Amino acid sequence: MAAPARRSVVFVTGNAKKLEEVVQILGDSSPYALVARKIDLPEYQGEPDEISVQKCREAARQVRGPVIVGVCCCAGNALTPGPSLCCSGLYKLLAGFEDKSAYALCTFAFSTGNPEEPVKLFKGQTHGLIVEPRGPRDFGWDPCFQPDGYDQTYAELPKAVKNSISHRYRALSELSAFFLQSSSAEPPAGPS
Ligand SMILES: O=c1[nH]c(=O)c2ncn([C@@H]3O[C@H](COP(=O)(O)OP(=O)(O)OP(=O)(O)O)[C@@H](O)[C@H]3O)c2[nH]1
Ligand SMILES: [Mg+2]
Repeated sequence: MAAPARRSVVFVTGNAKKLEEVVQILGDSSPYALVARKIDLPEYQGEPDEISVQKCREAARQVRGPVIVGVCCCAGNALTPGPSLCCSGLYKLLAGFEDKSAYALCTFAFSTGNPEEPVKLFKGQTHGLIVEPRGPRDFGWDPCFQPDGYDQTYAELPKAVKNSISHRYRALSELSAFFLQSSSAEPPAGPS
């Protein structure tokens, strides 16, 4: 007998690199089939949780069905009280500080598509150091972030290694656990 069709959820992103990693990390293991939709959502300002909720609500409004969005940042501990969104200039920003410790944070936000229902957040964090950029420069701050326990930056590490320790991997593990749990309960409606 054929396996039942998996339910689908739309992953909204304008970032091809992000999508590539999400597909690699989730593989076929998720009970939900991921359907990518390239929409350039507004770059909201604020704390990561706030940004994630706003971005997810806007994505759900446009897609009119179940959606996930991702928000990531890398922040130097010396530069914060709270987490600050950053860019590849982080190394220069931290030049005047002795404390080069940092963290990469990823938040995935899920909406059923029903604006009445709360957006759910799933977070992953990886700790490391901000170093002088090393490795391929094709993904944001990957060349400056060296995860704790490794002597290579995210950019230098083989993809499979980054994807087994990254902030994104950790957040997706939380999301997958939720999907697994909810797939055995009431299914959300598919995208219209
Ligand atoms: O070196 C990196 N390693 C990563 O693992 C990573 N994840 C995100 N980013 C970068 O952080 C900024 C805000 O990201 P962001 O969450 O707003 O995404 P985005 O605007 O690129 O796409 P999206 O909002 O359409 O999904 C963007 O410049 C992303 O390129 C990363 N850089
Ligand atoms: Mg964005």
